[in-house]
Amino acid sequence: MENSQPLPEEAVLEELQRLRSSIDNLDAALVHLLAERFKCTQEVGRLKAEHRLPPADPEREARQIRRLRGLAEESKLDPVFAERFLNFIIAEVVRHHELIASSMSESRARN
Ligand SMILES: C=C(O[C@@H]1C=C(C(=O)O)C=C[C@H]1O)C(=O)O
Repeated sequence: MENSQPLPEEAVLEELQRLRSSIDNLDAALVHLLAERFKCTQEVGRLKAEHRLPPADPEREARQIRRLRGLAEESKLDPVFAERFLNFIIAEVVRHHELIASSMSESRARN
């Protein structure tokens, strides 16, 4: 900021430490949230494979992306970033679902 006095170095470091400690907590929460999401999507993958449903559901993906873009806008988060982030996660989920489906069809073929 142009008109503000420079902070003494110790205070700057304390402020940096305070902010980084919150970032650490938020990053931990993100990892825990992602782990829970992947637990659910693995179950969805098994359910789909058991019932021979396709690994990806593009309509559901489009609805989720629309919904997340809206939530991002309300929260002042860049909706383009939110969409890219969700697409990145969904691609990994679909890859897992394809692996589950192929291992289930191999085990069906063996039995
Ligand atoms: C989890 C699902 O499987 C896939 C992954 C999705 C996701 O990660 O949100 C959404 C749709 C599907 O392509 C699902 O069908 O609900």
